[in-house]
Amino acid sequence: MSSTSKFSHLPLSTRGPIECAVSETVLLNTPYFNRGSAHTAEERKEFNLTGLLPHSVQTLDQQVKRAYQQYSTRPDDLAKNTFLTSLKEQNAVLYFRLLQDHLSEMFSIVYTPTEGDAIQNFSRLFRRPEGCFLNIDNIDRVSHDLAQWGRPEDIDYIVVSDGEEILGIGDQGAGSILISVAKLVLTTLCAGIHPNRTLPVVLDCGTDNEKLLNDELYLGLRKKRARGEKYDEFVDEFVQSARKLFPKAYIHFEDFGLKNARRILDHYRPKIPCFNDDVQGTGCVTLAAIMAGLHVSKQELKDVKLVVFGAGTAGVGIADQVRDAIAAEKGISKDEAAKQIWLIDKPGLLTTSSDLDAGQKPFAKDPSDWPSSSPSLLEVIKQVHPNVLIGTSTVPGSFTEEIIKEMSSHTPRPVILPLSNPTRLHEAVPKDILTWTSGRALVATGSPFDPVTGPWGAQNKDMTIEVAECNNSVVFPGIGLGCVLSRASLLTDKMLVSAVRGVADLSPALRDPTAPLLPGVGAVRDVSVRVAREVIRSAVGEGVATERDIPAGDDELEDWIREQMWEPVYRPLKRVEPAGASRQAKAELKVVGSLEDVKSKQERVKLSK
Ligand SMILES: NC(=O)C1=CN([C@@H]2O[C@H](COP(=O)(O)OP(=O)(O)OC[C@H]3O[C@@H](n4cnc5c(N)ncnc54)[C@H](O)[C@@H]3O)[C@@H](O)[C@H]2O)C=CC1
Ligand SMILES: CC(=O)C(=O)O
Ligand SMILES: [Mg+2]
Repeated sequence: MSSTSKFSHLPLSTRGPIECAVSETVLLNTPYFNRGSAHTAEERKEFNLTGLLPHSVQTLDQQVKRAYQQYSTRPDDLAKNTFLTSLKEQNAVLYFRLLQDHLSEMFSIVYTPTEGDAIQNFSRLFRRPEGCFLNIDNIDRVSHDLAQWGRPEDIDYIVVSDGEEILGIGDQGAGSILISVAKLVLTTLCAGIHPNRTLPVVLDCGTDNEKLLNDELYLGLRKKRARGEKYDEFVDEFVQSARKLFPKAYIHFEDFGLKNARRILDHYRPKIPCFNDDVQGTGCVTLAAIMAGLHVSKQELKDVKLVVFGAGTAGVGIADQVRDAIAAEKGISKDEAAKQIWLIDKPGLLTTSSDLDAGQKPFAKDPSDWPSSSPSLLEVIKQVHPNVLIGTSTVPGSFTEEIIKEMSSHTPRPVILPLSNPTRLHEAVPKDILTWTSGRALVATGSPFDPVTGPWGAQNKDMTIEVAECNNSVVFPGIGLGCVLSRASLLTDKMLVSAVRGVADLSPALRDPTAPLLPGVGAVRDVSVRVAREVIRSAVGEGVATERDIPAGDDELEDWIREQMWEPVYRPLKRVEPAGASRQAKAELKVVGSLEDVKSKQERVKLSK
């Protein structure tokens, strides 16, 4: 990576020397600066590290090799996850470089499904805190506690969870900090969001998880989950404080409960740059997968008949995105387009006589069109003949052989997307779906699966089908990157549509009908650049990009994006005086305390105004 740039003005510098105000053991204990055995002879003298490190100076590649050997000796996935967490606490560059070099192997270890196990075991595995723990009993401390994380220009990207609906594993209380951490790891890995300019947050509102409440080692607030006015006040105090303290930061909401996710999104969306991954990220990536599937099956979006099983946060988010796309394509109203989408939840098909949330209402069907009062998934499939079926129910095995065969008897290439995470909760596994449909189904899943081989080629020859992972991780890092780099004041519907286009254009299935519906893990950075490019273009068009000097041409814009993506390489360390950095931080934040000192030790990335 060259340290010079063709751009005279790069808002976010990710190149050149890093200013470092600490030395000796403090430096070695600061993951962002520590390079361990890779500190050069000059750095060892300059930062007083001689005597603290063994003699030999090694390269990052050698360190990656050693770390990979250590990782490989860990007996199971959770132990591997714990090893990686510990590495992250020691050396951030080495951690991200190890992940980058072994991306397809390690993606599922730092994300779903293994991260789900780490979250469930948070209070048992806990060794060192990471991220910001805010507590509903200390609302008056929210601003103070957030302020410890940096100066106004220090934070670009915040992921916040209230812990109520983590992946498909429900209420995880304070352990949900790890979903915020994991999503931020992906923003760095997939989209080069600067890891030192991110902030994971958990809003600890208590928990309704009895197992946690009865566990003496549980680390969160030991009381029932707060709801109602106090909850809203807490969320608002967080949002207002974050906006005030870090006015450039983009706020990503993750895994909020069904009753709150959409409500909170609808409230803040018109005012601040924010995003709900489960609603919008899932909607975008799933629409891209559907578009790729329809391309292969030679059908059009305007003719889609979509059944969504599990009408919660993700299910309704997907329905919204697909409905809007149908409406735009056909030039019809959203209400009209919603007639092509059927939502099913616990009681069966959602009808106007069901007890519905605001988000579900637009999709409710007339009960008089149905022979039974609450039609089941099978009955709906029999009557509707959908060509797309989505699972966001957390009910494993709910896509039975009978259901899949019924669906595939009415459509030659059914698009079937069991999206519930983690892996054990999938509505059906790809091998079964492909077997029941003789290889005709176009499948993508929420968590990763190995390729499936079966007699589905010409003359029943064995054929291996790679199944795409349809997870919001394909799209949220690029959307975030686009918003951060354009300093978007809002994330509009059109920007989301552009993000879908960015992913859909890169679908391998567009070029090869036997290929996966979505780009794979190996292409993540290219996907993020494309998505960011589309989002930035759209932000400019919508008049919400506040960054000036955004290049006009596609290629130039992509170069501009790439140059601002952080990469795990050792950049030269430049010694600066600790006192100045500390005073400046104190003056700007008016806080004292150990965390502020930690922040002042960290890299100060140049941001022009
Ligand atoms: N692949 C991806 O990118 C994403 C996957 N997900 C997964 O989707 C699943 C749902 O997540 P959320 O929507 O956030 O949760 P949620 O709790 O908001 O929604 C789940 C819905 O399924 C319904 N449900 C439960 N049992 C049912 C049954 N027997 N029949 C019909 N419906 C039933 C619930 O009533 C609820 O409305 C989780 O497993 C989550 O991990 C969520 C977001 C993104
Ligand atoms: C992928 C994701 O966001 C979820 O399962 O909740
Ligand atoms: Mg989620």
